[in-house]
Amino acid sequence: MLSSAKLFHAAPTTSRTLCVSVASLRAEEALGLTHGGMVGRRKAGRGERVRPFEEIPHTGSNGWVNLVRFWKAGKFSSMHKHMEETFNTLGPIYREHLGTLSTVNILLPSDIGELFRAEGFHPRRMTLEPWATHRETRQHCKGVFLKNGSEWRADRLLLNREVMISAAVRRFLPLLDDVSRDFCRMLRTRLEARGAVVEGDLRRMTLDPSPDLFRFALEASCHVLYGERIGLFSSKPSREAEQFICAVEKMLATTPPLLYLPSRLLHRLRAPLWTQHATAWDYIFSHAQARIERGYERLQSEWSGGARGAVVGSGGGQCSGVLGQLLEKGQLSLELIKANITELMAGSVDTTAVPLQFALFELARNPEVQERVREQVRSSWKRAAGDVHKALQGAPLLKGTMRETLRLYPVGITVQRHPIRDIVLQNFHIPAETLVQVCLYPLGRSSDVFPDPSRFDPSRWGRAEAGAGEGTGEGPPGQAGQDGQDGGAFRSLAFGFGARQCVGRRIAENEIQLLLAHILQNFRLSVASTDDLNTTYTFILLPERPPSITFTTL
Ligand code: HEM
Repeated sequence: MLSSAKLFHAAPTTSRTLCVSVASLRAEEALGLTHGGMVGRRKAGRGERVRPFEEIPHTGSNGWVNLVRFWKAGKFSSMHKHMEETFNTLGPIYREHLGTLSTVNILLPSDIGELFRAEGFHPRRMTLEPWATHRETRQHCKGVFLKNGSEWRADRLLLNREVMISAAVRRFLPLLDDVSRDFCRMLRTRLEARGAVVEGDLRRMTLDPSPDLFRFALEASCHVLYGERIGLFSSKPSREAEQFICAVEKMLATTPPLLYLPSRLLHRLRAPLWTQHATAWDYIFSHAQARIERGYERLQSEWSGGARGAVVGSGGGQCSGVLGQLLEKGQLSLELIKANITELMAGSVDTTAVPLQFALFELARNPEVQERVREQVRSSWKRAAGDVHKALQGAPLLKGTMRETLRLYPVGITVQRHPIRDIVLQNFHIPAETLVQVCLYPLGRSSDVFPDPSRFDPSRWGRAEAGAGEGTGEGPPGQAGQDGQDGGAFRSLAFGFGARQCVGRRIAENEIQLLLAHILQNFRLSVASTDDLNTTYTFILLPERPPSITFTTL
């Protein structure tokens, strides 16, 4: 048997040889390599040859031609569907060249496990050129999202202490609980005002909850990150908040096309797309900077009044949020604190507001599921007698609801890694440093991975897939769960995996679950139509039109 190491040496791996051999393959020929379904090929067994990288099916070898075709077909907004269709046509691994970007796309858990094992000590994602170019041209420091190597690790370990470890979670849980309760109070007040349909003791109102959910997410983020409530549930909408939300949306919407274009050149040419993107980021930065400076001044005056140490943390006093913790500890420079807090703010609003829309819709169109989750939430909340952590622990269906939502509607449709060593995926040789994308949308909807994938079934995560779902994402950052060894894990990956998984994960998970728990205890949800929601991709996955939900008081 030929060892794969020998084959790796025999296989051409330089990008130049790659271009020549890839160019010699006609796109139509490559597209003809169909596999009829997504059942994974076996790994190379005895006597089997690991096939060279160039033989991986691809969607067309010329990145610029592909990009123009993509653009003309308006496919950026349906990237997730394009990936699903391509897997169905080409099999469980394919290459794609779009403009300046070349990727290998995968979806099977066994391959994801292999990729995870080669991510190294400083895992690297795709570089987000437009975001990085913005920081460089404005001379802002980069936060963890954009950093790599030991600089990333140093910042990341400090942030983990403030937002990922259980002591941090216990600190911010009450803050998220407060905001969730206030959200339901605001909704109840609205239902009690004129405009709601009254049926006996019950009141009913149909509305598009998305603007309220964005406000909820912003209010919650400000509370956790800055230790500050900004009053977004008052009847007078805040112009500053609306502008911040618009800026985040614009920044996200302009990111996907810019990913495939040379950002630095567009910056020099002052291309309109680039200018819109950079202006949106400028607003996000100025919003965060103003709050950070306010928080800094507030803390300084509290410290100068002798309250240092007592102010920060959970010990009964006022909580100054993640910002206060970072300032108090002084291990990150002020510039790095600003960079990281701005990234956390930018990453926090849409990512939680959007899955909440999808979750409300799925609960509303699955009334039996809704009833089961509500029952469990009610009894758990009763048993927990005010202990929010215990209440959440006692309602696994709530977590299952969040996971089901993110399985069907992953916020980010891919997780990417550059493996640090050569690997074999689906019996193809993948050279070190290749950009490999795990495609979450097709993964979540694949019947090879999930039985009856179109069914919204929160209990699936508590049964056979309990262990499998946890995977590396649940363990301490940077460690693989035991179940990660055989490829049985790596199914619940909306937050990524390993040491580089989402740093806001604990905030997001608890925020989503707490709001759902309070909504379920206050309202019955229903929808006029149970038809599937059309989705669109603008760097995150959104409903094409936000669903209208009927809230009925309980
Ligand atoms: C449902 C909500 C969310 C989802 C699905 C999500 C998803 C993700 C994913 C897939 C990654 C890449 C992980 C990887 O490469 O393995 C990521 C990274 C990141 N997320 Fe989130 N996210 C969410 C909420 C948040 C929130 C609330 C924040 C901030 C408070 C946040 C801040 C970040 C940051 C800063 C990173 C970069 C981490 C690093 O590179 O070290 N995210 N997120």
